[in-house]
Amino acid sequence: MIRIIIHGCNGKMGKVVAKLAAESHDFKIVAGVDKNISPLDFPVYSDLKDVKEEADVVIDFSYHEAVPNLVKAALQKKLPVVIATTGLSEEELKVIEEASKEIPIFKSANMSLGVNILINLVKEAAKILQQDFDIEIIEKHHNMKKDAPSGTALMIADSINQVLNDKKEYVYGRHTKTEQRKPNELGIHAVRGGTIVGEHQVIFAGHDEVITISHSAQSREIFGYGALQAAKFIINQKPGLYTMEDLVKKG
Ligand SMILES: NC(=O)C1=CN([C@@H]2O[C@H](COP(=O)(O)OP(=O)(O)OC[C@H]3O[C@@H](n4cnc5c(N)ncnc54)[C@H](O)[C@@H]3O)[C@@H](O)[C@H]2O)C=CC1
Ligand SMILES: O=C(O)C1=N[C@H](C(=O)O)C[C@H](O)C1
Repeated sequence: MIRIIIHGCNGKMGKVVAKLAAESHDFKIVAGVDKNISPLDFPVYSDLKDVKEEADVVIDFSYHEAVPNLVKAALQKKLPVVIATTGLSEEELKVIEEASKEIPIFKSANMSLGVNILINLVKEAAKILQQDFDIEIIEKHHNMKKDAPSGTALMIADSINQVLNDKKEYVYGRHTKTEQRKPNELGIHAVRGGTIVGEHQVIFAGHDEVITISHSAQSREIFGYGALQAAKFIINQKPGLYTMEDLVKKG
């Protein structure tokens, strides 16, 4: 039984992870951490450093500002961490990178298998279509999402630049633009509304034809399930920074 602490336990995703863990024989939630310390079926603390319960891993679905403190406390406790929180600044990413030299950290802006398959398909398409096709990404999320564009959209864009040797310059929306699109642009657009769980479209727009590769999340459970699989994976790893690619490779 893998003992889990959920960081962001009173959030939308924290509650999904707790529900999925309760339905599984493989996981037990031993404590939660959140700035909102409303009681749950397990002890809730405001800071990981105060958690008394023994655990094997922390799963984080919180807010970018909370991540450095979480990681520092996990370092103290020598606890592996699964980081799903997005909107991380360069500085916050550096704290994670530094800590991963001492503890195993799994980080992904999208914990669903489907999005990670989409990324592989998009990389192949980008290699073939790079000459005469303009690439744009449209992401759509619920009206409570705080960060934009989504971490997934940025992860997709970075994957494209990985295969195109950083040729593309990201353009976030086109408001105030007064000139035509340049071939080296990669447009990234965010739509917010309703209860949209998470949709990502990658558009390859060519002369007289368009190819669209897309993913639509139908429930948050795909992210919760992926985070639990990542937790099962990360507890057996040496210190380092791991991604969904490592998990998919493991099979
Ligand atoms: N990697 C993935 O597959 C996914 C990532 N996410 C990301 O996870 C994060 C959380 O998403 P939701 O659960 O929808 O958000 P939410 O706003 O419902 O939950 C966030 C929780 O974190 C808590 N929190 C905020 N600041 C805190 C702090 N300083 N210390 C401790 N707790 C704090 C809030 O009180 C709240 O309970 C977002 O960054 C989102 O983009 C969401 C879904 C999938
Ligand atoms: O905030 C969300 O809900 C989601 N955020 C992640 C992101 O920023 O990519 C993942 C998923 O799309 C849901």
